[in-house]
Amino acid sequence: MNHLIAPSLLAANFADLKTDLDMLNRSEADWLHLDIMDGMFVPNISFGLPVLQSLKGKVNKPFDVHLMIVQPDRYIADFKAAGADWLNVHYEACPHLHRTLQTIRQQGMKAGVTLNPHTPVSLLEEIITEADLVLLMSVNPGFGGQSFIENTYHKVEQLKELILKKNSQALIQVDGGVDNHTAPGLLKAGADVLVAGSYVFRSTDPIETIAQLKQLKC
Ligand SMILES: O=C(CO)[C@@H](O)[C@H](O)COP(=O)(O)O
Ligand SMILES: [Co+2]
Repeated sequence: MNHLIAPSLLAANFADLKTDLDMLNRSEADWLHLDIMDGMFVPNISFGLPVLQSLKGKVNKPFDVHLMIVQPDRYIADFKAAGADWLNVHYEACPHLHRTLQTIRQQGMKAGVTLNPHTPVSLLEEIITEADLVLLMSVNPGFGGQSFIENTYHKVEQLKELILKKNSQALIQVDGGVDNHTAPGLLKAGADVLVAGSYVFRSTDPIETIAQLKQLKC
């Protein structure tokens, strides 16, 4: 499958959001990545359900929601109602991950599980067939614009191996510090979906930047 690009709205200009939304609609972006932070699971607060609700219908891309919150189970139905298509929960926030992923699927969304940089891929051995996507964090979650953690290439390779071994259909997504330097190696290692925040929204020509990320060959 061709890889997908998911620009992260966290890096958009919220004082002139319409310009960025128009840009996204005209671009080759595949998904819109939405970072939900609660100030508990991560040391930052971003935006929440009302923002998603108001964006639905304004952006013609599937909503890829990255929940950086404690007790995500409490909000699964709310995020479905707010327009989430893909719902990613953190492994580190889910003591009953199997149930959480099942609930997300039962609600009619695709279920993703996210790993912090310190969490080994091997911990997914018994759950990988229940996930539609695994998101590997290539920075510590909570902020955009951080430096890429090099060990992520190796984690992508390990995850690809696990997915093949278990005959899982899960997509591999990488989030944090993705740009023209890091993206080629990630694709070569087996990544399917690249999230890019600052690299897209801080560029002088975001549409062209997205197009270039799409054109990369692995
Ligand atoms: O989840 C997160 C941060 O916690 C990300 O989705 C960031 O929004 C990515 O930003 P860049 O590293 O691409 O600037
Ligand atoms: Co994210």
